[in-house]
Order: sequence, then C-alpha cells, then structure tokens
Amino acid sequence: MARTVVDLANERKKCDFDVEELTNYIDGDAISTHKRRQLENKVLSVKELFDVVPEEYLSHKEKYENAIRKSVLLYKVLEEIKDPNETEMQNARTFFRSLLPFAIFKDNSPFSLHYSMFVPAIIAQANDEQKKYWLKRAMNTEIIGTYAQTELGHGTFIRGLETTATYDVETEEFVLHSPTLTAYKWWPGSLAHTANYCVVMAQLNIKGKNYGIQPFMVQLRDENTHMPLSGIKLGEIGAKLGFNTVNNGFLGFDQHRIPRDRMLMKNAQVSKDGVFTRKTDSKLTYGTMVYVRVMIVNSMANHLARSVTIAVRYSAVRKQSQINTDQPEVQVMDFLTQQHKLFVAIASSHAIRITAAWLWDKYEKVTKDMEAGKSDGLPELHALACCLKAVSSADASDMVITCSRACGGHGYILSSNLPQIYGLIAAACIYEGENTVLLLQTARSLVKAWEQNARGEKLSSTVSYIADTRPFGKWENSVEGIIKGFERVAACKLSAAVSTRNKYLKSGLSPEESWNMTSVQLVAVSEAHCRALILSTYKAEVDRKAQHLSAPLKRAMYQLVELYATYWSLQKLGDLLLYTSMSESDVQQLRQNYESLLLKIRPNAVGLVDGFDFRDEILNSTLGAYDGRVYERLMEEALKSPLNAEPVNRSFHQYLKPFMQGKL
Ligand SMILES: CCCCCCCCCCCCCCCCCCCCCC(=O)SCCNC(=O)CCNC(=O)[C@H](O)C(C)(C)COP(=O)(O)OP(=O)(O)OC[C@H]1O[C@@H](n2cnc3c(N)ncnc32)[C@H](O)[C@@H]1OP(=O)(O)O
Ligand SMILES: Cc1cc2nc3c(=O)[nH]c(=O)nc-3n(C[C@H](O)[C@H](O)[C@H](O)COP(=O)(O)OP(=O)(O)OC[C@H]3O[C@@H](n4cnc5c(N)ncnc54)[C@H](O)[C@@H]3O)c2cc1C
Repeated sequence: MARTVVDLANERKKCDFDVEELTNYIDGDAISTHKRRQLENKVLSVKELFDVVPEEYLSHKEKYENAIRKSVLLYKVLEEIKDPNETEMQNARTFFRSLLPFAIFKDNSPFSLHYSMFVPAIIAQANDEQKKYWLKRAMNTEIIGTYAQTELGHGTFIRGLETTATYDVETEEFVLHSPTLTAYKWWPGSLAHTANYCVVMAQLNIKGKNYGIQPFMVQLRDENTHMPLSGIKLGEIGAKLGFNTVNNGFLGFDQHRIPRDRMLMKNAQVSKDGVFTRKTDSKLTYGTMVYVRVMIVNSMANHLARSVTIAVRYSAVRKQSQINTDQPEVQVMDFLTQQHKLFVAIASSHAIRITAAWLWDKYEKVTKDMEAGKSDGLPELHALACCLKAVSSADASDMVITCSRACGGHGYILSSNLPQIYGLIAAACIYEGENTVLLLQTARSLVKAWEQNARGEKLSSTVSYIADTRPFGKWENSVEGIIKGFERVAACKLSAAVSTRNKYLKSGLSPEESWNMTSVQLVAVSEAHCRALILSTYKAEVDRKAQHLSAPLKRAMYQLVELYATYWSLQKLGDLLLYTSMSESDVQQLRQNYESLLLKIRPNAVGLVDGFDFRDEILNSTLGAYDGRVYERLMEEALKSPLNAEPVNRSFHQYLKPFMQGKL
C-alpha cells in the first residue's frame, strides 16, 4: 500500500470523536445526512456528467457548450430522481443545499443564475397572478432566465442605472431603451447565449416623471429559434478569472416594446392609464439582493470547507523536511506554522456556516412578517446580510489562498482545484454588492443605532452592546471575555467614527462629504461589529446544541470555537490593547493558549475535515481525495494534458529546430 495511503489511514485512527456524529451535526441530523447521501449516490453514478477531458484543456467555446450539455443532463437526472412528495421548489432547494454542482462543474453552471436570481426575483417581485404564470414556466425550465441589473457604467450605484422603461399610455406598453454605451447591461450570468428571458432593472418613466428603478420581465430570444428579438443586442463579456462557464453577457435595448403586465408588480404598480402606485417600502425592490446575500454567506462556508479539506488531507500525506535532524522527515502538518495556517480555516467554516443558518432564520422571519405587511425588521436584516456577506467572502478568500499556498507548488496546479475555488470565492467579494460598499451600508445602520441610543431609544439585540457605557473591567482570557472585548472594540470604533464625522460636519462639510471623509473608519467599525457578531453567534449556537453532542465531539467543537476567538483576538491585538484592559501578560497567555489549542486539534485534524463528508467528486481535487493517493493522481491528471498525447510537438519542426540550428 502506498505510504501516503497508510499515513492518512493512521491519521484517522488518532481522531478521538465519532466522525459520523460530526457529519450529522453539520447536516442537522442523521436523516438529513442519509437523504443527502442518497441524492449524491444517484447523481454521481451518472458517468456522462463527468468530463473525460478536464475542463481546463477545453477552449472557451467548448467549455460553455460542455457546461450546457452537463446542465441539461443534470436537470434530467434530477427530474427522474426527485421526491414526488415534495414541491418543485423543495426539490430544487434540497439539491442546491448539496454541493453536487461542484462535482460536475469545476467552475459553475450556466443555469446557476436561473436558480439563484431569476426564480428568487420572480418570487420577490411578481404579484400573485404573475408569479403563478412565470414561476411555473421557470420551474419547468420552459424558459431560462437571469437577472440583469448591473450596467457597463454602474454596478454599485443602482440609482444611477441608465436603462429606461418609458410607459406609452397609448399602446399600454413599456419602451425599453439603452440611451448610451454605458447603459448596456453587463455581467449577468447566462445572459449571453443561455437565457431567453430576463428580469431587467430599469428606470421607470411615466409622462416625463421618473419613478426609480423597477423590475421588468423581458423576453430576450425567440422561444423556438433562440434568435435575439428585434431591438435587443446580446453578447458575451469575455474570459474572466473564474465563472467562465457561467456565460456572463451584455444586453442593449433599442426602443424595445413590452406589454404593461411585464412589469413585476408585487411592490409597485402602473395602471393602464399610467398611474404609479407603491403599496410597500420602496427598498423591497432591492429584495432579491438581500436574499442572495444571505445565500452567499452559506456558500462561502462550503467553499472554505472544501478548500481546507483538500489542504489538511494533503498536509497529512506530504512529508518534507525534518523537525529533529536525527529523525525522518515529518508530515508538513506537524509544523506549527502549518497548523496555524489551516486550523483556523476549519473553525471559520463552522463559524460562517452556523452564522449563515442563524441569518437564514432571521431572513425567513422578516419575510413572513413582510407578507403580513410588517417591514420593520428589514433594515436590521439588510445591515446583517451586508456585513456578513462582506466579511465571510473576504475571510474565505484570504483563507483559500492560504490553503493553496499551504500545499506548496501542488496547490498552484489546477488539478488541485484550489485555484478554481479561489476564483469562485473572489467573485463573491464583488458580486451582489462590492464588499466595501456593503460594509458602508452596515456602518450606516450602526451610526443610526448610535444616535438612537443617544436619544435613549431601545436598540435591537444585535447592536445592544453599544449601550453599555460601563468601564470595561478586568480582561478575561476566555471566549466570553474575547466576545466582550470585540463588542467593546466595535462600540469604541463607532464612537470615534461618529465624533470624527461630527467634527467634519462642524467644520462646514456637508453630511455626505463628512461621511466620505470618515469612511475608512466606518468600514473598520462595520468589520469590528461583524466580527463580534460572528463570534457571539458561533459560541451561542454551539452552546445551544451542545447538550445533544457526545463528550468527545463537544470538546472538539469547543476547541474550534476557542481557537477561532483566540486567533481573531491575536489578529486584532492593536484594537484590543487600545480599547480594553488587556495587558501584555494577557497577550502572552493568549498566545500560549492558541499554541496549545493547535496541538490539541492536531490529532483530530483529518477527522474534522472528514466530518464535512465531501465525496471525492465534490472536492474534485488531486490533493484532497479520501484515500491520500496524491502523487498517483497528480501524475494521472498530468498525463491528461493534450501536450502529452505525442512525444514530439509539431512546434519543434516548425520553430524550435530551425531556431536551434540557426536557420530561422
Ligand atoms: C438542474 C440544473 C442545475 C444547474 C446547476 C446550477 C448550479 C447552481 C449553483 C448555485 C450556487 C449558488 C452560487 C451563487 C451564484 C451567484 C451568482 C452571482 C450572482 C451575482 C448577481 C449580482 O451581482 S446582481 C447585482 C447586485 N448588485 C448589487 O448588489 C449592487 C449593490 N448596490 C446596492 O445594493 C445599492 O446601490 C446600495 C449600495 C445599497 C445603495 O442604494 P441606495 O443608494 O438606493 O441606498 P442608500 O445608500 O441611499 O440607502 C437608502 C436606504 O435604503 C436602505 N437599503 C439599501 N439597500 C437595501 C436593501 N437591499 N434592503 C433594505 N434596505 C436597503 C439603506 O439601509 C438606507 O436606509 P436608511 O435611509 O433608513 O438609512
Ligand atoms: C462573477 C460576477 C458575476 C456577476 N453577476 C451579475 C449578475 O448576474 N447580474 C448583475 O446584475 N450583476 C452581476 N455582477 C455585477 C456585480 O454585481 C457588480 O460588479 C458589483 O455590484 C460591483 O459593481 P461595479 O462593478 O460597478 O463596481 P464599482 O462600484 O465600480 O466599484 C469600483 C470601486 O469603487 C468603490 N466604490 C463604488 N461606490 C462606492 C461608494 N459609494 N463608497 C465607497 N466606495 C465605492 C468600490 O468599493 C470599488 O473599490 C457580477 C459580477 C461578477 C464579478
């Protein structure tokens, strides 16, 4: 048996908790684990879903065509195996909760926008009658759609979008138009060659008056020929760092007419005679974005878990260098620096997943309240979704790079899958609101909370800590103590930012200019708030379920919570030393705790990543497979390079030989 296989098997013997129990804990319960595995077994047994030639060796066009082939086949397979007792929507949700798409696409499916944005946009923006019609067509995939908001000239500043939808009272139609090059829609996934329908966000104009941006259901292509309809220009935006099979496109309108009932009218309506009414909060038009931001947090936890599984398993089989010169080379995971790079990523993926589930519960509650006409929970939900999307994607992005570097040269090779996972995570730092911009949205609500508190008003539970003006007291080197410390840091940073802004206001700057001048501080406030929030939610949610865990698993989970809290307190020492009573000896103690936690977690490391229960197909990596046959897989994949199909490449005869013989 290969040495690496034995090494990984030995690692599994060291683990002191039941890995299956951890998997059930992550899935929610044993029944959910069983259901997920059943689905995976069925889908992953369809051999045609997998590439013979690795995706990276295909041309741009072939990659797209292959991704469409696999998406259609996957849809058919899912139709065959779906649970007849569940609705289309429930079946779709079960599937998207699994990570099956990443077994089939190293990148992403060109159908992903249909499910992640088009369908949610119909649900959030269409009235009951429209929903009945469009949702049925979308769920049957009679039509394939996307969500077109961003333009060549504007992505962040939605109020600046230039696409117009002008109501023509005579014909009872909207005329869609792109008045400039910068008004072209730019970026939407599936838009280029896949979607035939699209939810378009455009400035509504009626009788010369602007009513802000509104959603419109627009047919882009003929349902039979797939040719773009007249007045519609479509194309693809070109190759990118990642998302190359997602078919991101551009879209321009030349006075394109659509019937009045194509405006999605759940939140605002235009009558036949051109009267605009809005039943609800104008920010509900932004509702699809809130939903997707909530979903992104969970997807960051999943991508990070995949990355760290690959890096930990590899670190257990990779032997390089010695610790004691008189002893053999060690597994690289025995280096404390390696443990420092990797274990926090395991903890972070739990912290983010748990916080994402907590955020989802909040989302469901606020959505239910809004159905009943109560939208007072929306501002807090928006603030939470913004900072959590930003911090989770930024942390996952930093940590996947660390995981990749932790695999040395092999982490740079595409067959490790780490570069592609990085491509997916890096995109999430930008899409659905660029991270800085989202942190500033959260800062806006924190400054409001500060002012509310100053007026003696009650604060919501997630910001109530800013009302605590008591002296900090003695620093405690415990998870609770660190949470208190982070809350104090966030409150003090907020206080400092508010006084900076007030100084600018007093000096005569406008509120907007003062805000801009304070914005570096405000972004830091938002991040600090988010770190306090993740820490306290992570701890509280582990506490809430701890009584159901066996003693060894409970211990392992608390070690991760403690590691996570300690890691971040050491990362943010400057803030803690500035705003709390932490002393130099507390720091020394924290460092010692941190190092001893690394050593305690070390024997469980492989068990911890096994607990994520990713099938090899879902990891899609030469370095991360369950059996540890890393070197064999690297060679097998290298041999798939088209350059290895012949011993001498034709460029030798054409260029090299004449060049080397001085004949060129
Ligand atoms: C079967 C086959 C299977 C196939 C397999 C399929 C496999 C599938 C695999 C699936 C895997 C899934 C993977 C995911 C894929 C993802 C794809 C990528 C998706 C990416 C999509 C996008 O990328 S799509 C574009 C998103 N583009 C933005 O994200 C713009 C950001 N820009 C703003 O969002 C606004 O521009 C910005 C800044 C708020 C200012 O907006 P603004 O100027 O109007 O607002 P102000 O700042 O003035 O704020 C005024 C007041 O509104 C309040 N407020 C603002 N927003 C609010 C809101 N949303 N809700 C409530 N309240 C809100 C605010 O808090 C203020 O409240 P107050 O006044 O009380 O303080
Ligand atoms: C892979 C991918 C998929 C996408 N899919 C879709 C899709 O399906 N549909 C869709 O409509 N869009 C999509 N987008 C577009 C995406 O939503 C936008 O790119 C994103 O919202 C950022 O907008 P922008 O590109 O205009 O950046 P910009 O706003 O131009 O950002 C540039 C810089 O300006 C800064 N900045 C801008 N405004 C402010 C401000 N107010 N305060 C401080 N700093 C500011 C930003 O922080 C950033 O550093 C996608 C993007 C990517 C990368």
